[in-house]
Order: sequence, then structure tokens, then C-alpha cells
Amino acid sequence: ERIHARRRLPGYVKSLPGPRGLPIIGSVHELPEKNSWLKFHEWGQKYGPIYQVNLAGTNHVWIMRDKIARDLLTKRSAIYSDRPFIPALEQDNRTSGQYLPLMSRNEKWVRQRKFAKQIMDVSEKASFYGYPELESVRLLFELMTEPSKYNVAMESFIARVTSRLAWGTPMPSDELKQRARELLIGVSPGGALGNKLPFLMSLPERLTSPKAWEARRSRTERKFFETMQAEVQEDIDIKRKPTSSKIPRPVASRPKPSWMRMFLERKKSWGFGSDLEGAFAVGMHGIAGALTIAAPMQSFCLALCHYPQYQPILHEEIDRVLGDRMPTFDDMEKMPVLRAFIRETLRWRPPVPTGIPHELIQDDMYEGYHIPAGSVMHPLEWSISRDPEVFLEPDQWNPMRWLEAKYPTYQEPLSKYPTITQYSQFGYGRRTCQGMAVTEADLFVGLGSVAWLFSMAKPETKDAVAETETDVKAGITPRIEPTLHGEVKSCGESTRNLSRYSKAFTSLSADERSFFEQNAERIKRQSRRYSGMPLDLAFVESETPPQLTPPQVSNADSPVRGLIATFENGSPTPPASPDDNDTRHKPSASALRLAAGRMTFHRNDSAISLPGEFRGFTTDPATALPSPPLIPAAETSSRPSALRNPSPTVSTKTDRPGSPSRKPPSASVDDPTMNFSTLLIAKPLPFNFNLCIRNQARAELVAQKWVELKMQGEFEASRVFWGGGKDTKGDAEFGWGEVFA
Ligand code: HEM
Repeated sequence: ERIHARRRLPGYVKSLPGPRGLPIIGSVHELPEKNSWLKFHEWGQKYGPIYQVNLAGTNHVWIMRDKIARDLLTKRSAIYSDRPFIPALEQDNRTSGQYLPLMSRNEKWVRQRKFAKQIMDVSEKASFYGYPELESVRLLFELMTEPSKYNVAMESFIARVTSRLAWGTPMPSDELKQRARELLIGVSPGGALGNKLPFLMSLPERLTSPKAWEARRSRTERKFFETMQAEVQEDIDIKRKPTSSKIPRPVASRPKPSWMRMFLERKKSWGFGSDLEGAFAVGMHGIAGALTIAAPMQSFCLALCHYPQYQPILHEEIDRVLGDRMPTFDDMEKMPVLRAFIRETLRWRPPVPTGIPHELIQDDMYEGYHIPAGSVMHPLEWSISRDPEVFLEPDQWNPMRWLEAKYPTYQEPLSKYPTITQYSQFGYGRRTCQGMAVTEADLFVGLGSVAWLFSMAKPETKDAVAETETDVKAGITPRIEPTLHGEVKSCGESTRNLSRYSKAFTSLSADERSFFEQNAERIKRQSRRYSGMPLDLAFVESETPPQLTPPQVSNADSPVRGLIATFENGSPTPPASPDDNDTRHKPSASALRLAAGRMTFHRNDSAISLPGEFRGFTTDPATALPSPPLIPAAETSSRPSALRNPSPTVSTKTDRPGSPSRKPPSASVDDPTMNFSTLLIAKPLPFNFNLCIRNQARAELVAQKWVELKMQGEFEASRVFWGGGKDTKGDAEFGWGEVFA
């Protein structure tokens, strides 16, 4: 059919390029099980920024550039806003009215989208009722007590905030997480078997396990949404009952604000066909929020561990703006660095790397290329976020691209930008995501709280220590990795490892040395001015590495600062004084050493030149630092490194459809930061890293707040809905299906 259609095209019209594939199955066999978006990215580099692939008889069009996605999905949204059919779901996703993001553009979609806009706007105006702030206390407490379960803690944080928003209570959060996981399997091309072999869904339930699995998923979901709706209604009824007393009810005994409450209180105005439609409209938003936002939270940890040189910059902002209180939604304006870290994390590891597909409802032409009706259009977010014209060194996690004017992505005013609102990751045209504001609030408060209390680091391996020692003997400047260690309650424990770093001091290259000699005083002045843990930069005067012992560091009021102070003197001292005339630590020109625990000294390492270049930090232009010299990669280390910045690959050439793009440096599956789950939402699989409490007083404050809130009944445990068994599988009718990564 397709071949015939092509033959019928007039001579001046071309078909989009793409892999030829095999008869019937097309290119299905070429897709990897893991990280399929890398394959689509690779095809894009071969065939151009828009290309097509036949997957089992359906024409899929992949778009790799934001401009093309806007030209088609936004500007021609009248014909590009439908959704493809998902075979593995029990009911037709386009017409059932159950899932707003998966519906065709019909009247149910119109009224539910209107409802979605209203509930989001109202809750945003009320700062999401302070739910993210409330749950961030629990998040920090969980991370302190069980850091190895960080991924569970982060997913719970998001699910609990979303449950509160949806139904006013965090109690159903575990069930919500499970509902979200199961639906994710149902809709992912690489998830339920029914999506790979659709004919299975036409057989009777008792003959095929994928169909039985889906039937139970669908029953349980409906029952769950109806139960929650009924409970909110009951709560409203009880708490609204007139009392004989004239004294108004205390706030605590009024119904909690929630999207369901909004639905129930203005039922008629929404024009829904039934209460069930309302139950799904709210439940769907719960599901949409339950896992999506946890993915970037986990990627944030991955980024901070692999790019530790930027952590001090975030800590500086947090300490300056927040001091000893946790972040709130209202701090957003004052914290561009935190927003930049979040924005960059979403760019670097997009939570939905393949995008959510649109379907084209009539034949179309784009730049001389024919796109047939029925094509499934994918804005390939992985590639859009890696456009080398826009993002220099796109595979590097570099938050400075949002904060320094030298990058094309920089935008002012910094009180507003960077922001994730209207970012391509949230889709295009009439189907854009409704949850941008709540995502931004959750990430800002959640990740801001985490960075307020903790620093993060990759754990050291024996190999790493051995490698460092070998490098030192061979006279190579080692990559200095983070020093903080242990699944820790206090940084004091990290001191075990300090001897390793004392061995790691080696001579700087001639270029590095002269840069630091010229700027030593200024660097020191600045690092004190922006005190706290400014740049993790320190100089030692002696050729002999300081001998460090654990108790010396644990006495310092700030662990990291203490660490630096110890490095500076080779003996325990209080943190550096803010007095610029203090000459105790003046570096001798002959023996400058970079002894920063967290400083990875690489070519283009903007952490070093930061205070001079980033306006947010600099008030006095006289103190601005010149950029550090470029150090040839070979001089920094002889080892291959996932962290080393490749040379920029910018060109002024514009990509055209059909013309192969230049190959930017790309992340590969061997990259340790590419270990992701295989479903539509990409989240990093759990990995080992160390969380270190930055400040004991803050930890105590969190513990105290946690106790208070717990006593007020805020942190009730999650409720078990089905069966009550350990695995909550319940009986055959309702319960949890098996889920996989
Ligand atoms: C990191 C978090 C999130 C990401 C990356 C994300 C991404 C997306 C994407 C790509 C789409 C499809 C847009 C298109 O078709 O062009 C979408 C749609 C949608 N999202 Fe989100 N989303 C996130 C969080 C949320 C949250 C928290 C909610 C609600 C609580 C939400 C609600 C929705 C809804 C209702 C739609 C459907 C819009 C429609 O089809 O008309 N999303 N989202």
C-alpha cells in the first residue's frame, strides 16, 4: 500500500528519508531493547532532522529539531493534534474519556482540558497549598535515615505531594505509584506485550495473560479512582455539616483543598458526562504527576555526582538566599542557580526522551516532503535537547549554559529565567502538558531542600584510589573526585578518605600555575566574600601534603569549610576569616597547589571562573576573573573519562530535512550515566552514591520539624487497598500486577 502511495506522488514531491526496513515488520528488528531513543537519534544523524521509519506497518516520523516540531505540531496543530491508538489498553484510548493525554481531540478532550487548566491555575495561585514544602520535610528525614533508598524516598515525595493535590491526603500515594507504573507499562511501546503483538488483545481474557493483566489493571484503577472520589465526598459532607455551635470550625477540621474537591464542589460547571469521568479526570492528573517528576529528581543526583565541580555554586546560592531555612515556592525568583540546575537536568536526561506522539489526520507537505495521513509524529526530545546549534557540548551537564551570557541559551531576567515552563520537553501546540507549573514547584522545593541539606558524591572504589596513586607516581594530574563518603549522618566520617587526597597533590601544569599565580589573591578574596563553601578552592604552601586525622575536621562548624581550612594549614584551624587582610594563607609562588576536594580541573571547567562571570555573584566588576587558560586534554589526565569535556562542535550550518546532520558527541549505552529504565518515562536505575549532611544544625531542624508534623498527624503511613499481603497483590479481581523497570 505504502509503495503504491509513493509511486502515486507527483514528481516534485519527495518521501521523507529513513531506513528501508524489511517487508511487513519494517525496522522493528533494528530497535534495541534498552534506550531506544539512542537508535532514533542515530538514525536522525544519518537521515536528517526529520525522517520516517516503518514500524510493523505504521509510519513513524521522527523530528529532531525544535523548529520543525513547532512548524508542524504547533503551527499546523489543526491537523497534527490527534493521538495514536494504543492496542494494549482495554478500552480505546482515543474515545474512552479516561486519559486526557491519550484522547483524540473530541468533546471529552475539550472539557477535560478546560477542567485541567482550571484546577492547575487555582492550585498554582495557592502555591499548591504548601504541599511540596510539607512533604520535603519527610523527604529529607527519609534520606537522612535511609539514604540507600533515595529513589523510593524521591518517588514517595512526588507521589505524596500529588496525592495531596488530587485528593487532599497522602495516604493513597503507594497505590497511586503502582497505578502509574502499571499504566506506564500499558502505554509504553516497549512495555505490555499487547503493544508488540496487538492480536493478543483480541483473544479471550482466559487465553492470554497480557489481556488478563490489562483487565485487572483497568478494574483496579477504576475502583481506586472511585474509592478516592467517594472518600473526598464523604469528607466534604462530614466537615460541611452544620454545627449547633456558632464558633467556626478550626482549620484542621475543614476539608483539605484538592482537585477532587474542586470537581465535586462545582460538578455542574464542568459539564462531565458522569461522576466517573470526574474520577478519571482527577485520577489521571495524579498518575501524570506520580512518576514523571521523580525521574528528573533521580537524574539530578546522577548529574551532581558526575559533575561535582558545580555543587559549590548551588550551595553558595542556597546558603546565601536561604541560610538556615528550607526553600519554599516563593524563593523561586531569587534562585536562578537552582532553576538552572533543574533546567539543565531536564535537558541532559529528558524524562520523556522519545516525546509523546501526535497523529497526523490528513496528508501534508513539509519543505517538499510528503507526510502521509496517519503518520505517528514524534518530537524526539533526546535529539531536540541536543541540538548542537543551541546547546554547546550537548552531552555535558552544564548548568552554566543558563547563567552566563556567553552561552546562546542564556536569557534575562534571571529572576524569571531559566525556567522549565514552555520548554519543549512538555510538548507542542494544543497538546502541551498541563503540569508544567506543578512540576517546577515540586522540583524546586524538593531538589532545593535536598541540596540545602546534602552534598552528593560518587563512592570511591579501591580501584579509583589505586589509580590515583599510580597517576601521582607517573606525574599525571589526577582527576580529583569528591571526598565525601559513606551512607553518612555526618561529614566527619568522610575524613577517613582525606589521606587519599593528600597523596593526590601534584604539580600544576605551567599554564595552570601561571593562571593561579596571577589570580591567586583575587580568587582567595572572592572565595571568602562568597564564603560558606565558595569554590572549594584552597592553596597549600608546603610541598609536603598535610597529615590529616579524622577528629580535626569534624570539629569545624561547616564540614567542607573545615576541610579546606585543614588543607590550607596542614593543621586544624577555624574556617577562613572574611578579613581580606589576613595574610596567613598567602600562597608562595613556587608551591601553589590546587587542593580542592570537589574541583575537577578540566579544560573549559567554568566552575573556576565563575564568580567573575556569573552576574548573580558579582557586584564589583574590578574583582572579575579572566577565564582560565585552556589546558590540552592530554595534560589533564591520561585516562578516558566520562566527565571530560569534548571540544565544542558548533557550526553555523542549518539542518535541512533530508540532509544528514553533523555528528555531535553522543552519549552511548556504555556511559555510566545511561543506565535507564526501558519504559516511556526514562528514569535512572538506582545507583550508588554518598549523601553527606552539610550542616548538623539543619539536620536537627529537619528532625525536629518531622517530629512536630508527625505528631500533628501529617505523615501517616501509606494505606494498603487490596488484600493486605506483603506484596499487596490482593485477589484475582483487584490488586497489583507485576511491574518491571
Ligand atoms: C517532568 C514532568 C513532566 C513531563 C516531562 C511531562 C511531559 C508531557 C508531555 C511530553 C506531554 C505531551 C505533550 C504533547 O503531546 O505535545 C504531556 C501531556 C500532559 N501532561 Fe505532562 N509532563 C510532566 C508532568 C506532568 C504533571 C505533573 C501533570 C499533572 C499533574 C501533567 C499533566 C499532563 C496532561 C494532562 C497532559 C495532556 C495534555 C493533552 O494531551 O491535552 N504532566 N506531558
